[in-house]
Amino acid sequence: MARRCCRATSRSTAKIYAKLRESFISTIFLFVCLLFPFTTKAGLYTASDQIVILTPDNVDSVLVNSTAAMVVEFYASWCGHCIAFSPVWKSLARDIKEWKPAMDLAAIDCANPVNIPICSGFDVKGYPTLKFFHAYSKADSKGQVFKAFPRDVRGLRHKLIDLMETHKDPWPPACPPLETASKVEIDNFFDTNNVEHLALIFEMSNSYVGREVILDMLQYENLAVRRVLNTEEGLVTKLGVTDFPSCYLYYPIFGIFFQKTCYSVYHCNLGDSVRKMLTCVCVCVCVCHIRSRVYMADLESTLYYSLRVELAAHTVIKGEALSALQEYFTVLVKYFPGRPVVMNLLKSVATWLKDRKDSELSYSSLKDALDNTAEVPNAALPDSVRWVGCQGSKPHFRGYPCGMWTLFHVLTVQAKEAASKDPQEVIQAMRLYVYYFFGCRECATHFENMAMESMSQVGTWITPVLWLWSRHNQVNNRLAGAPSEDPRFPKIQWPPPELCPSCHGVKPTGEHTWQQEEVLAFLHTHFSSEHLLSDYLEEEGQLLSRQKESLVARQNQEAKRGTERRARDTMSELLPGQEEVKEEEEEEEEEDEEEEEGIKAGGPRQPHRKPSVVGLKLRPVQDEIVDLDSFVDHHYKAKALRAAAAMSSRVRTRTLQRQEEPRLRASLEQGTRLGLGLEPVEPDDLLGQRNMLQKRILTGQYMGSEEEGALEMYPRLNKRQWMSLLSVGFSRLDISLCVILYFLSSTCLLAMYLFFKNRLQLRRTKVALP
Ligand SMILES: Cc1cc2nc3c(=O)[nH]c(=O)nc-3n(C[C@H](O)[C@H](O)[C@H](O)COP(=O)(O)OP(=O)(O)OC[C@H]3O[C@@H](n4cnc5c(N)ncnc54)[C@H](O)[C@@H]3O)c2cc1C
Repeated sequence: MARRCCRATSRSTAKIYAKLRESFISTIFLFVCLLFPFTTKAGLYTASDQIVILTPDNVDSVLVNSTAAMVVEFYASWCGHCIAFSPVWKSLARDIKEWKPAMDLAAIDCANPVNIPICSGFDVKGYPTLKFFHAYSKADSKGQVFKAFPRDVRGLRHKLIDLMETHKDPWPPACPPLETASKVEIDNFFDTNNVEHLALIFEMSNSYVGREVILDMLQYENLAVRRVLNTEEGLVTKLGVTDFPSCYLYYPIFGIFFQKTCYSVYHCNLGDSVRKMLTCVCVCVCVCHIRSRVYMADLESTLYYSLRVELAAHTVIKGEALSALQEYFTVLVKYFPGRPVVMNLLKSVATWLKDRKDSELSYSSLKDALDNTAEVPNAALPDSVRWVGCQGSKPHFRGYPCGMWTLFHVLTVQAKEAASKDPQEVIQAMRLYVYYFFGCRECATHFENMAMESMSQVGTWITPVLWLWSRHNQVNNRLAGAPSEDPRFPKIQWPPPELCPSCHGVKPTGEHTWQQEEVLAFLHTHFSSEHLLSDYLEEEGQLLSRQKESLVARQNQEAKRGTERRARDTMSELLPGQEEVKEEEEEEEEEDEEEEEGIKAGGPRQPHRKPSVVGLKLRPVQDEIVDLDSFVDHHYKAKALRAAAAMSSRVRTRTLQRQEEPRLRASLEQGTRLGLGLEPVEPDDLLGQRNMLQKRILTGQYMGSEEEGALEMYPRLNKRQWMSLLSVGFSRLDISLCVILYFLSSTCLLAMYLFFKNRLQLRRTKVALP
């Protein structure tokens, strides 16, 4: 009895033990299953560190025959010195990320058993070991060891430059020339190089700044940077260079100049490191230089805006306003240095305007002429704006008024060159246009006052070119510091000494004076047709084909409307008493037509193409080259580069989500201001609002650069989040993976349970056997 009881107790203990063991094993298994993805170690570096992590799979493809030089850190993840050095290696990788086309950093964990053959293959005996591999290294190359390497970013950067300079001929194409340039080379630079801009860094022989800036600027394909030593007397004397290091832009037409005013407004902070400041200077002098040129794209955009948007506000034009319009077209046809396709259209409209007998002109009939409904061959106007030299740092700065000034400066210069008999012809046309049509009414009043004051002197005391120049400077003077001033383009007395040094003089009393003859000569060059740049223009063929498409669409719509109207007429004949309904429908139709015309005429819903950021061209993005420093981020970065910079890990995106909310709210407030019907909302609704904003833009309900800007601020939120927990957003993919993992672990648990149960039963059966 006692033995049976004892056996029963031991059996139940065994049962409990087996159960505990089962659940313990399955819990461990579950934990391993769940935590496995998070416990795999990647050594001291991750992919987000801008460091290539070497493995047996990629080591050959990364190091052998690479177009960029590679610097590899061989380390062991348990080694204290390696752990201490890893933050420096990461900072260096971030610091020189723009050098990637020429040089890249890599790392390999030699403590990882799978990597041991690689490390021993490269004769690595201690950790950390740094090795330099030249571009196009052979498969048997063991790399060049850094002996006693510096442990700070600056020292390492200099070491890397020294090693890069040991490249033997042929010099790798991805690496820019790092040697110093001579005067002869600079003088002939544009004959042998296909770039648009050349910046020169003047420095002492022991300085690394020039080479660092050259490598930092690698991402811009239309800008070259060369270093010139202080001992290069020819260049140093020619420019009167006194500061070393300093940056100069080479400008083939006006020689070399130093745009101090320009880079000071770009906030190139002297508090930054010299290298960063010079990089900033290089970028901004180039951008300023681009913005100080005259582009045909700006002139065409001005025509588009003036003819299709500004005039569209005048439903009927009559009397003196009509004469003003005719004058405007007359000077455009005579002096606008446009492309044949644009000139053909201007001529056809001007002739049509002249030949008309009516005393009134409706904008819709002018619009027909601008749309070329008469189908004059090879004639079209641009159908959108693209500001280049007139592009502001924000959408509401510059643009049209800048284009208007530029257009009339060009026209006065062209009239002079065409030896116009009437000196006031162009400026009178401008005065009348501004008086009757210029949208800024206060500007028109001010301009009219100026004209009344001094325009009578034009042709006797002053030439029209100089009159317009001096009045423009008067306006600049009045507007300096006004809220409408673009901080990046301060209202200065123009041209500044950097653009025309000889235009400025000093009176014996020490006061500034304009050298008017020099100014006149400068204006004639600056606004001459030969000096106009045709970059960023839409091709003539595209202009013509788009015009044709819109004409066909318009004809189809008119035909459809005609059919509908006829059908309605027939119905009303058959069903008398429908007159009221018919009238209402006709009214609606007219409203629709007007609305459509308004839109086509460039009304508020006109889908302007967003002016692209013009200036320096970025090289195509490679891997994860991210942008330079924040000071140039806003203006010069390609979207792709910004996207690469934003390519952060999912976890980072989630933690940033809270920080995004105020920005998202700002964009929605912008949407509210634009009358998009977006109300300020609670954070949870922000995403929905943002989607609504996006939907409205996609469906063409609204398309404006401001709204696009608002949308662009949130590229990451384009990815929809499905649910959120503790402010962390989870996508559908996250949830699905979780469910799959849960299902798999439960299946494993069940399988193990059944397995142990069977085993236990078998054992019990064995024990039960005699
Ligand atoms: C007729 C007219 C009257 C205006 N009146 C007013 C006003 O009363 N109040 C107001 O707030 N805004 C007024 N504006 C708008 C204002 O003058 C600027 O056009 C606007 O602020 C944009 O400035 P911006 O920086 O692009 O340079 P803008 O002054 O528009 O100049 C455009 C470009 O012309 C060149 N330039 C500058 N100065 C001269 C010069 N003296 N001679 C030749 N070229 C030059 C430069 O390359 C400059 O980038 C007026 C515009 C026009 C066309």
